Amino acid sequence: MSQVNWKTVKEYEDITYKKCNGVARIAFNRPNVRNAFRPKTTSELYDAFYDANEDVNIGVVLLSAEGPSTKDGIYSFCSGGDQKARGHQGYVGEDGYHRLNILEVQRLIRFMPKAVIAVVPGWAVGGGHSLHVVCDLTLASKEHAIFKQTDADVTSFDGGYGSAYLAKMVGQKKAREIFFLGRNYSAQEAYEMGMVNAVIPHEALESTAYEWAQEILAKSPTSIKMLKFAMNLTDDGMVGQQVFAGEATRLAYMTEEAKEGRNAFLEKRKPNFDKKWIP
Ligand SMILES: CC(C)(COP(=O)(O)OP(=O)(O)OC[C@H]1O[C@@H](n2cnc3c(N)ncnc32)[C@H](O)[C@@H]1OP(=O)(O)O)[C@@H](O)C(=O)NCCC(=O)NCCSC(=O)c1cc(O)c2ccccc2c1O
Repeated sequence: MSQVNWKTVKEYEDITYKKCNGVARIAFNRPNVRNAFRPKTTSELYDAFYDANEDVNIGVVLLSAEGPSTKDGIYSFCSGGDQKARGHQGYVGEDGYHRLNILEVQRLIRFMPKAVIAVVPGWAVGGGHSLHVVCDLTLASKEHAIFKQTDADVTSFDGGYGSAYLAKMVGQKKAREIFFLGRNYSAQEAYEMGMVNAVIPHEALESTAYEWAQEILAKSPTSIKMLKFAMNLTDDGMVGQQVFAGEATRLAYMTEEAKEGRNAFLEKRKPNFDKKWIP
């Protein structure tokens, strides 16, 4: 295994953000509240994900969490929206606005042309559960990961990827059980349902995630991107088509035809496409 020499990219209050050899690691850092997110957390997450998205040297992002809690030693991935920051229209940040901006983070994860792996060391609950669902892959701690949906307890329901996409993943009956009953599921149970890719001994969780990332990085970037967008397409409607088709347009730009089309316009002449209608 190559040496993991994480370098901090930027200092934040609610998250940590590091990079090493093509991998970005973004981690929740509020372990004493089970890594609940407040508006500051979601703004920081968005900022870090945007940076990873723009960095051409990054191919895989790990969404992980620091911990355990210094209060009771319990590990968590994320327990969803910070209920102390919840106002009557959303989660209230320092600017006083009520937001549901975790959904913007979800969209960035979903539409970024890179693989995003949820690394779940402990509780994945509510909006934290939805975040693991929207990631491309999930690795979970054998000893400490617990998956749970409390949305119906606190009247804050994710009717998008968190539930409807989950149903595509684990089946309708199981998804309804997860949301309607709000039970705890172990990493092994989550694996058997199809919402976790691998159950990993806790000590090896982070190193395994890094190894999976390196395996992905050895593949063709265009293939990973097109495959992710192709698999997203059917569930994302016209936006899914737009994202996939945008990349098809980019590939078309690279052809001789495209260069001829552009050059002919600039040279004020008719294009000569030297047509080959390849079947
Ligand atoms: C996660 C738990 C099941 C863990 O239980 P445990 O018994 O281990 O720990 P404690 O309950 O004692 O918690 C320790 C400590 O952390 C604080 N804390 C935990 N979670 C949160 C939280 N989400 N917000 C605020 N604080 C939290 C807890 O108060 C304790 O503090 P002390 O000071 O007493 O030490 C259990 O903690 C739990 O059930 N947590 C709540 C889970 C939850 O309901 N989350 C919200 C779901 S809704 C959501 O996340 C959501 C957010 C959005 O922005 C959306 C936007 C758009 C659509 C949908 C959204 C959405 O669904």
